[in-house]
Amino acid sequence: MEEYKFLFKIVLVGNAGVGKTCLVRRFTQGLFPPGQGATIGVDFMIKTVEVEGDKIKLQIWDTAGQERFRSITQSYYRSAHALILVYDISCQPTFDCLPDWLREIHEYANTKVLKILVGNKTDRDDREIPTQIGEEFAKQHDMYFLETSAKEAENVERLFYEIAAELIDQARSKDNSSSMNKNLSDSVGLSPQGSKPPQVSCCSGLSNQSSSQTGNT
Ligand SMILES: Nc1nc2c(ncn2[C@@H]2O[C@H](COP(=O)(O)OP(=O)(O)OP(=O)(O)O)[C@@H](O)[C@H]2O)c(=O)[nH]1
Repeated sequence: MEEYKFLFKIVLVGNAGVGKTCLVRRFTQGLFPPGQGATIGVDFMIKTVEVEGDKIKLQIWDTAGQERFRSITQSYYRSAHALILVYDISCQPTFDCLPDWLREIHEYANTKVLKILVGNKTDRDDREIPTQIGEEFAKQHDMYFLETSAKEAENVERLFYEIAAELIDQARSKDNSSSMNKNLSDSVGLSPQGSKPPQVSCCSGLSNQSSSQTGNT
């Protein structure tokens, strides 16, 4: 039987097509799936990582971004230790929806949940949301911030490892959680990376409907 020191539940949310499934696949399987279908309901994967010599089991819940699954996905917020809210840096509407996602989070998640804002698809050259805008939004809403590319494996390992490290810290010193430094570029290292120049606007990457993937609750 597998031994582990901590088990943490991490839930990914955000609009359809922002790359939640690809981020999870990149991290758990080391691949960027071709023709990724839209998630149906909720999908679930496990990965055990080692942080400072301790084995940490991460239970990662990948929720469907599509509105019609909202009532199913909401029920997964409650027991999450960390919530990763993802938008697509090349698609403004996915960023504009963030306040709606935050309302959901406040309504359904534990108040102490660790919140991480992730701008995905940094490999794209048609960026619409500058890094600084994402960073400021995160700061305003008491979230960590990181930009990633599931496609190019940029900052994906870092995202999950730093969440694990932060959750370990919290678990070890519960009383100190309120003094946690959420200043984005500091201590825990979940910090923004350099931005790429914004180019032509386009949201073509949105919502891939071919359903090759089944929900796995
Ligand atoms: N260029 C680029 N495309 C990406 C990246 N991550 C995901 N995509 C593409 O974006 C599309 C949607 O990716 P998914 O991972 O299925 O998105 P999702 O957020 O899980 O979508 P739902 O399951 O519908 O909520 C797919 O065509 C992916 O190939 C990335 O880092 N860079």
